[in-house]
Amino acid sequence: MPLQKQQYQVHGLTGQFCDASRELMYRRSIQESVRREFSLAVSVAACVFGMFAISDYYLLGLTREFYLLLTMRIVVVSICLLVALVVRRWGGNDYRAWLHALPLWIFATGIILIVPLRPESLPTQITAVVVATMAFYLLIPNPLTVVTAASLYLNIGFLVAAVLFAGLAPIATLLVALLLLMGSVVGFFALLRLECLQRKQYAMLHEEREQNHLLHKEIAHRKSLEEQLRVVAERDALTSLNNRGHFITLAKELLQRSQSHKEPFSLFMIDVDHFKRINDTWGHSHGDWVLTQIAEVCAESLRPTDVIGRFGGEEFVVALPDTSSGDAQLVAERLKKKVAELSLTEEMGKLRPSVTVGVAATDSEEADLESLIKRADEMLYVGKRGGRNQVVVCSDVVEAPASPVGNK
Ligand SMILES: Nc1nc2c(ncn2[C@@H]2O[C@H](COP(=O)(O)OP(=O)(O)OP(=O)(O)O)[C@@H](O)[C@H]2O)c(=O)[nH]1
Repeated sequence: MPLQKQQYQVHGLTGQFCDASRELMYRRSIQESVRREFSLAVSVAACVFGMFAISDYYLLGLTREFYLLLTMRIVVVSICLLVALVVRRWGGNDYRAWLHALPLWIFATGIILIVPLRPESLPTQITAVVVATMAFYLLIPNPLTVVTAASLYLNIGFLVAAVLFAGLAPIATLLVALLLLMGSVVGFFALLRLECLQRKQYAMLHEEREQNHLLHKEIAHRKSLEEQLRVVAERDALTSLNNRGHFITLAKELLQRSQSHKEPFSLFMIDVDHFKRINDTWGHSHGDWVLTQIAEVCAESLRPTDVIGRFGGEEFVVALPDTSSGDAQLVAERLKKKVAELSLTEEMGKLRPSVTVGVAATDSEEADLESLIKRADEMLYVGKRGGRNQVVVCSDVVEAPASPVGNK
């Protein structure tokens, strides 16, 4: 049997969870309603028990037996009302089984004591015992084991008192015993069924909650997987910049927005100078590290609205919306300067990294991203041929031919 099912298994005779800790949890969960129901039921039962003093008076008059019965009823009613009050007001968080069971034993004793004081009214008292047994089982909340013990005490005690003080004949005793037994059996199975049903309902509720919890965890896990997938699909693994594909998607959107707002748009192609030498001198892993440092410096030199990506190898690309060629040149110069100031490890102390930047700027509504990339790339190679470590700008003023501006 699966562990969860075992925990929620209900005992066939006690109507309680076989697992003691589960039973305790269940009792705690119903504690507040049990306290309320218990004090109401005990108060009502005490009042009904007290009201029978009227019938005592009609049957006995103001005799010694009447006063004894009245005293007994006052004691029973007072103790039960006190217990009801204590449980209601100061029941606290701990379930005190003995306190909850106390009224059952007191009622049972009171009912048994009526027999020697009012032996003539035995038939009425038999009915009272059956009704009290039912009330024990079904009205005053207590565990089935406690109720069964108190009912047995009431039924056996009543039967003994009836034989001793009311002179019940053997055959009549047998008939009364059968009647009382019937009442107890019906009460027992009714409460057993109720206890089992309530616990099954509790188990189902808990299972549902656990399933919901698992479902939420699964959803969160899937969301995190989706996020990881998205990062893998959009980011470059080494530098964490946008990868080429994602950069192109974002840059196209920016270019379209600039064109629809009639704003200028610029694009950088950045290439690390003599990167092969870095790899050859310090090894590929140092080369990787230098690349990540340069990527970080480039990203930090830009505005939040600009988009940067790794185009491939040691080449980066930047889209700058709402940026004219003049502004783009200033940004590229600043970026180039920051790369040159990059502080590397002691081991690589001699290395002065530099970048060459090709810039293409446009304010044309016709320009497309591919042609801008191509032009920036051409400017980059102009810069490379011109000695590297420089910014070369190409602005697309329609009538003028592209006039690269070398800038060391
Ligand atoms: N460590 C490292 N090296 C890379 C990576 N991608 C490309 N490279 C290396 O970068 C070097 C690029 O060399 P070249 O294209 O000759 O360019 P360069 O040496 O930078 O010279 P110029 O661009 O002309 O200044 C090659 O040796 C590539 O192997 C990378 O992710 N990590």
